[in-house]
Amino acid sequence: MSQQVSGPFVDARDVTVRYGDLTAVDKVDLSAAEGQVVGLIGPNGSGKTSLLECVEGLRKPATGTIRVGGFDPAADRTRMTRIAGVQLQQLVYPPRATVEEMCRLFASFYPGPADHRELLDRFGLTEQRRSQVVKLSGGQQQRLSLVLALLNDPQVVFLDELTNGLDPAARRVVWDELRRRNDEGLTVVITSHHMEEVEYLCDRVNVLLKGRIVATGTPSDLIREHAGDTARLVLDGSGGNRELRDSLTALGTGVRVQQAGQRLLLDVQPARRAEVNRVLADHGCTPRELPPSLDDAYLNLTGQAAGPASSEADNVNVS
Ligand SMILES: Nc1ncnc2c1ncn2[C@@H]1O[C@H](COP(=O)(O)OP(=O)(O)OP(=O)(O)O)[C@@H](O)[C@H]1O
Repeated sequence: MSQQVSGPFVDARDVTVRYGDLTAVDKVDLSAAEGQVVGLIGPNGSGKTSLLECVEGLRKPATGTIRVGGFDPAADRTRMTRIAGVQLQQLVYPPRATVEEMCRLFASFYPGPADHRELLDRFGLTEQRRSQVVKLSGGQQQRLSLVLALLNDPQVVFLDELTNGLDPAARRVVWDELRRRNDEGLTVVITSHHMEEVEYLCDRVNVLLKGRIVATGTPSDLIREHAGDTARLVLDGSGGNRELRDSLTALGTGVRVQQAGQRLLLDVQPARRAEVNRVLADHGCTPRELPPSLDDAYLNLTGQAAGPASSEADNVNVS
């Protein structure tokens, strides 16, 4: 049951959230057109959850106007519950409740709920349907929170740290399911610390830093404008080549050499690229060049390490 809305489906303007003296969100705009996937990224404590809670109608902002599907989500809770699915960062379940019981409970809140068995199946939880929720693994609980967020067959979903704790296969299942629903018109607003997830899923991304939006655009826009021109090279199987490592390290400024197990990872400034190429050629090495990523843009915009998504740079020793 889709509803015609003029302007963005999610439209938050000039939102401020204060906790005592702390301004957690400072005059922020956030919007999502119908059928768009919009991401909110930023370091811990940058205000993502506080902003999202306002947009969900769960927290009253100090300033700002918010419309979801054309109405104020805090003022009309009944309508909001019908059109919006909310996945909360932390959900406390009754101690002995089973997966099936939680689904039935949530389904009872809605006039025309989706088939929870089908949702459990899509998210790989059919075998767990009689298990107590508290006995599920963290990743299984996370998947259940997605099932519950989708039980009302929503027009828009707000997903806070969408795939936190999911293994790579489960993450793919969640991505595919969201993409499929988005193709059918679902509007999605997510927060995530996984840059490759944001890059893969989002049409538009907002970068929040200390309660302010510091950049907004498509993932490609952000990468083009903020990823910088440092080349990132990977030398597979060269981690133990001490001579090569020493030659590269000796190049000094503008060349960062890190060892990650059997790999060497190089960050090379444009001015030093020719010399690096020469050293690599002398050693008969062909590097793999990583394309600039949203991770790079995020790091440059926030001056912080991103979450655990920066896979090539895991477990490194810096020379
Ligand atoms: N209920 C609260 N009372 C007081 N301060 C709060 C409250 N909730 C959040 N804060 C503070 O507001 C700021 C923003 O927090 P918020 O949870 O919105 O950030 P976040 O970007 O979602 O962080 P994370 O990535 O860690 O989830 C932080 O400094 C936090 O300590």
